[in-house]
Amino acid sequence: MTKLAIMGAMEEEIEPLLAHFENVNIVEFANNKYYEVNYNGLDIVIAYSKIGKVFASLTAATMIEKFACDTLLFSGVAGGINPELKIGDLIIADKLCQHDLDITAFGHPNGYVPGGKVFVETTKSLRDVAIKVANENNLKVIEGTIATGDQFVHSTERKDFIQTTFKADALEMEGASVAVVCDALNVPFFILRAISDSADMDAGFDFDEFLKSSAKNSADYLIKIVKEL
Ligand SMILES: Nc1ncnc2c(CN3C[C@H](CSc4cnccn4)[C@@H](O)C3)c[nH]c12
Repeated sequence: MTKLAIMGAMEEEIEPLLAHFENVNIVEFANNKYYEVNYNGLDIVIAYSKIGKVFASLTAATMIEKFACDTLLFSGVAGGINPELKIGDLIIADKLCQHDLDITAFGHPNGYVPGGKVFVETTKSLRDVAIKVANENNLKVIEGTIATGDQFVHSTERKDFIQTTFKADALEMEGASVAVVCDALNVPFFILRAISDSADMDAGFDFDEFLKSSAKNSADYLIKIVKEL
């Protein structure tokens, strides 16, 4: 029987998800709250990690190791890099990388450390369900590369580095951590983001203005996918 983890990084990213559920049981653990619900016979645990790769790794590992979730879905917002991605648009990660992981001083490529890999691929069967749901609901969604780093990107210089180095389509601060944890623990996972800004000098303003609506775009699509699982 599947037990689903649904994760975000910010409260604003999971609030539109929690709105769909009743009879929520709250479990406090490791300075965080985990919301347990049952939805259409599916046991689900929902949490927001707090911002950044370390918190996201802790929450993903906790949902798998302590709550015994066997599938993990992430919903949230991202900065757009691919010019095709407008604010509010949806992107499904086919692979993720860490743009701020850098031991190039030792001749390694950006995003690589020994024993790791630059890109971690998401689970194709989950992406296939998502694409089917998008087609059935006439939703425009792209599949692409998402770059993760512990910084809010708000300059074309950093954005261009990430695009040039990783050919990334979008960027955020948690996805690649979730990917490394799920890949290591052999748990199918899916990363969905809606664009809130363009990671340029206007990113801070756009983010504040579009966080809520973009988080809802992502959450509404994710709920449709959950119904197909
Ligand atoms: N341009 C960008 N760069 C890096 N990441 C992002 C994201 C995705 N999320 C949103 C949030 C920004 S930091 C934060 C801190 N305090 C308040 C709000 N956001 C962090 O969880 C990563 C959207 N746009 C991004």
